[in-house]
Amino acid sequence: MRNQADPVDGAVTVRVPAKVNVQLSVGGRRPDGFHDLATVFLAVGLYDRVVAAPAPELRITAEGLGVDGIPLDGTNLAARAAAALAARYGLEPRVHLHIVKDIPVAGGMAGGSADAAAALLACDRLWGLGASAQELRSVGAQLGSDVPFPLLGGAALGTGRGDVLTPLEVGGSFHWVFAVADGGLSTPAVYGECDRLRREGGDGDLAGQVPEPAADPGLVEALRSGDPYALAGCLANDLQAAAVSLRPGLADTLDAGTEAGALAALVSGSGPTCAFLAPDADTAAKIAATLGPAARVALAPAPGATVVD
Ligand SMILES: C[C@](O)(CO)[C@H](O)COP(=O)(O)OP(=O)(O)OC[C@H]1O[C@@H](n2ccc(N)nc2=O)[C@H](O)[C@@H]1O
Ligand SMILES: Nc1ncnc2c1ncn2[C@@H]1O[C@H](COP(=O)(O)OP(=O)(O)OP(=O)(O)O)[C@@H](O)[C@H]1O
Repeated sequence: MRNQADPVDGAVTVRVPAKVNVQLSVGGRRPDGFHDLATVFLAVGLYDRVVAAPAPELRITAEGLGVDGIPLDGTNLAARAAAALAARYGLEPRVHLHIVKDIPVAGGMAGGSADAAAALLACDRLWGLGASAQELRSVGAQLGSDVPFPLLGGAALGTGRGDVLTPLEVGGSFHWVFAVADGGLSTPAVYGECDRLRREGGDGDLAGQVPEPAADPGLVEALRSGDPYALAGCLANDLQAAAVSLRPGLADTLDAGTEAGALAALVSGSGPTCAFLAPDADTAAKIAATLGPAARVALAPAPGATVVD
């Protein structure tokens, strides 16, 4: 535990979910260094909390899972979110943000982005700004491609850098297991490895060769139906080969979960967390037991960032 906060009158607490990309189709590298995506985000029931309380100046504290891996200065994504929202309204970010982490750090589950999203909502309420959901998402998009989605939750198609969202219908609950790896993977390094593997597999202009990414209609229908067997047949992550190339041990983890009864396995986002879709709660518990103490069970879809008591 680091610098745990004392409870403060008038504080606003926001609970915010992690995500898994059930489809992550990556286009060619753009001149600005980003890649166009067609990704389907699914919010999962692993949550961080961010408590925003009045303070003379911006201050960050944190407790919980993996907090030694996150900065407690102005570079923390939640701090940057508070500063960006304040600047938009001509304010100083006079807030103490206390982050309670349960989402794996640097695990490909958008933990930092979730904290930024939670900070936006919490500061909006603390400062009485009344910003619209669209406005918060737009400030979020300036901070990172993954920041708008945790504000929305549920499931959504992400296009552009992944920040332009279209909500999707989900017709039931899906049982997931997440195998959290020791040590994170850097998102830019994984995208870079994806480019490198593609260059190795072909020649000429990389951007010209990669097809434009598009949503898989079968996957959208599988989500709508709520059928885990249908969804399992559609899971796809273009960054998986790159994550496995950088961390070859992930292949064994993916195999172990599948042998324990998962309908399908994939790397979550840029990894290294591995995600397993189970047919039911009992099988999910069995897969988690097989994978060991670092495995987490979670239901999806989860609601987006929410103010809680
Ligand atoms: C892998 C995913 O988690 C899938 O949702 C996201 O694409 C990553 O989103 P993020 O962590 O919010 O990433 P950002 O902070 O926007 O970008 C960090 C770096 O990741 C790479 N990046 C990110 C998003 C994107 N569409 N193309 C990229 O190439 C770029 O090198 C960029 O400089
Ligand atoms: N509030 C925060 N929580 C977690 N990491 C943060 C935070 N602020 C900054 N970071 C830094 O961001 C980096 C990525 O951490 P994060 O947990 O967001 O990774 P991730 O889940 O792989 O992200 P994504 O899935 O969006 O690519 C880490 O190096 C971490 O130190």
